[in-house]
Amino acid sequence: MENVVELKNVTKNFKGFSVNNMDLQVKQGFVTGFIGANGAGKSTTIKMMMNLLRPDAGEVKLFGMDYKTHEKAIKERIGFVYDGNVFFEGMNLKDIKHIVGPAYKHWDDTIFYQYAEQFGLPLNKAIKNFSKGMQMKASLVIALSHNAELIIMDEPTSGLDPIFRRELMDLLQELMMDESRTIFFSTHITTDLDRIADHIAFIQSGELMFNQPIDEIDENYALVKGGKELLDRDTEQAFVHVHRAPTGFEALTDNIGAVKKTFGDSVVIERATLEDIMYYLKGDKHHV
Ligand SMILES: Nc1ncnc2c1ncn2[C@@H]1O[C@H](COP(=O)(O)OP(=O)(O)OP(=O)(O)O)[C@@H](O)[C@H]1O
Repeated sequence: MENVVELKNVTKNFKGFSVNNMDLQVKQGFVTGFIGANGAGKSTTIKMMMNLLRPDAGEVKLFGMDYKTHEKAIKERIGFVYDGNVFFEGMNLKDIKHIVGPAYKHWDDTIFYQYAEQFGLPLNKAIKNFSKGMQMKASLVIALSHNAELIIMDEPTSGLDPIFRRELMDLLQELMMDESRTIFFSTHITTDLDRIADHIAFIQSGELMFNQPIDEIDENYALVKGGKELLDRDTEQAFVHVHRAPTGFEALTDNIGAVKKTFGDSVVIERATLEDIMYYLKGDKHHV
């Protein structure tokens, strides 16, 4: 299986924050959701993937190529969508098309007009006067109009209403009918990921905690509830994090098999959502 994005030992240091020795692979033909708390390093990682930020050390490759020698060839194949006004003051979608279109070999006017209409975007209105959702849609139209093989999005659904979020997820699913296409996007709305993500990459304090197929996460992670008398140094090894309350404990495991073996029927095992996993792993990189 080919990796369209490959980060090897990537390090980026800011004052008070660093992405440290990150290895991250994004598999071709799948949707990967990139999750993590505020300030975990999602945008920093995405900027390094887009060559908007240079790593202090390590290697960033897209489609097996690096930015030093193949920047244009790489960018040609990526559609980048992010939250922020990427458009020049006062320009409308038609102006943008005239400027951006010729820069791409695979630009397709028909697709451009089709999506602009589907998203209900006026072509002659200044984009700076678009609503936040409309700006996100405009950015998506541009990304889709050059037949990008890899779509990278930094929080594309932030600030969007639930209806459009759902439409966007449906659209992404439709785009994935083309099996060579890959989508990588960061989000705080983990329920969107249940709908479309094949893989989940989870970053915390600049460190990649896991990058796994969502089915595997479902199979391995669970919430476990039981009486405190069951806990001791040995039995706690089955957990990633334990929360003790006066009435008992609630814990997160990444190894349901080990929990069953250790506790049998004396505990209750429930499905852990991505939010549960993020919550319990927060600030806790090691087994307790
Ligand atoms: N150019 C910069 N200079 C200094 N520090 C920076 C810079 N860019 C990001 N940071 C810091 O790096 C850390 C990670 O920020 P980043 O934007 O990557 O997080 P994030 O996971 O995308 O967060 P959010 O979900 O809130 O958007 C933060 O502490 C931020 O202040």
